[in-house]
Amino acid sequence: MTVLIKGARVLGGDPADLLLDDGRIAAVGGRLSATGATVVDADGLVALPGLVDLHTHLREPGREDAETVETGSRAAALGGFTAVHAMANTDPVADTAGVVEQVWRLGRQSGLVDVVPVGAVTVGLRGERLAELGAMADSAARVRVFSDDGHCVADPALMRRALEYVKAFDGVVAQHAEEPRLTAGAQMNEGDLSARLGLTGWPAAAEEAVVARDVLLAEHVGARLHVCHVSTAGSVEILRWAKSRGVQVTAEVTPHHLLLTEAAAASYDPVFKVNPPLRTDTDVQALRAGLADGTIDAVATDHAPHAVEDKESEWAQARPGMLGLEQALSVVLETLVEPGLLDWAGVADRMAVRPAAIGRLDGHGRPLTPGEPANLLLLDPAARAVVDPAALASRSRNSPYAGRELPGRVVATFLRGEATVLDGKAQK
Ligand SMILES: NC(=O)N[C@@H](CC(=O)O)C(=O)O
Ligand SMILES: [Zn+2]
Ligand SMILES: [Zn+2]
Repeated sequence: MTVLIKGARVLGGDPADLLLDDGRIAAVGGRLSATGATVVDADGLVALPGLVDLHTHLREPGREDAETVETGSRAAALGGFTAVHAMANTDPVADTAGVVEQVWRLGRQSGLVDVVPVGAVTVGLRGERLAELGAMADSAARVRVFSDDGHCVADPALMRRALEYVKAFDGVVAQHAEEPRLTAGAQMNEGDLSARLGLTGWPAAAEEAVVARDVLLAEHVGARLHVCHVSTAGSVEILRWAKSRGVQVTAEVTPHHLLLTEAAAASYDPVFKVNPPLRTDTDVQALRAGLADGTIDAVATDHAPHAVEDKESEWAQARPGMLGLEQALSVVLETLVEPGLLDWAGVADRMAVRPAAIGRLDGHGRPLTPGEPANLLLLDPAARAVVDPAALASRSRNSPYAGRELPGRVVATFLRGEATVLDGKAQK
């Protein structure tokens, strides 16, 4: 398949043509031509490397009523992603080579994005003994990211052993940083508002205590640590300190923690219930600044689809989590690009280059130059639209952006030269 993209602004630069052939970028230049090629008019569109998500819940196996590898992959492609890391908190848990290979195969079958399985750190996410990390790393799924996400690896000795173990194959432990003894029954951020609303609070210190502990462990062991969904200003400070000491730590922030605050909880609408909770405006500003200066390496969605019966209930009963894949890039435009905190190269770095490097993915997060794999997206930055949950490709509807107008529209996504999205529509 040969595709000729006409007049795209690569990383927001001057208009150029891109020729995609045989899965790769064959040429980039002023005015290209190719007989028999499918022509895509990209006038006014920005070309970026295909986005890479380090944190996606695809719910298969186990909760196919909320999402499947296929529906989640379609949502990802529509959001401009070409690779997603599928979290391990499925049923059964992805704690064996068999389960991660099954998820990896389902991703290949859908063909919409590269589905990269995350392996559990501990058996059954129970935090008691290590899962078969080496067997998952050696499997066809080539797992490099390990996480008990949804649960914290709270035992420091077990966390230390996990860090030592993954070092052998250049893996990384992605920690859901939450001291469980400080968050029993927690419903929202702890502060004046939680007191007023009568909801049990979730102190910032529950996150920061684990981030601080784990950067010290990573330094001691000399292994790679990744911190999932960083949500507080204090965590950003600890990460900045750890990086200045040369600790091999990376971190991600979600789109919702970049845009929304705890004020949303006053509605008692459980669509805004999430783990970690939405925080204060001071935290949001610190997260934006931390992402802009590179202290936070990546935007990761924590796309967490939930079935209606698990979400549309009383706040205290509802599961935590919200959708993210289809609006992630729009939220980054709104919170960082439009205010001038990040340019297009910065967006490519935080949403494709660095997440691909953390996951040790070859072929993603590469520059859009000849010879490279043709994984890219075309974005209309001038478009604006109101988010309609009914129009989402995800099988679930728990979008915190429902009814909100956001900038940017992904017009096309290409995975190894093949269009997975064209004219804003999924091709499979
Ligand atoms: N983020 C959430 O609130 N929920 C996630 C788990 C997690 O990321 O901790 C889920 O699996 O639903
Ligand atoms: Zn988590
Ligand atoms: Zn998660």
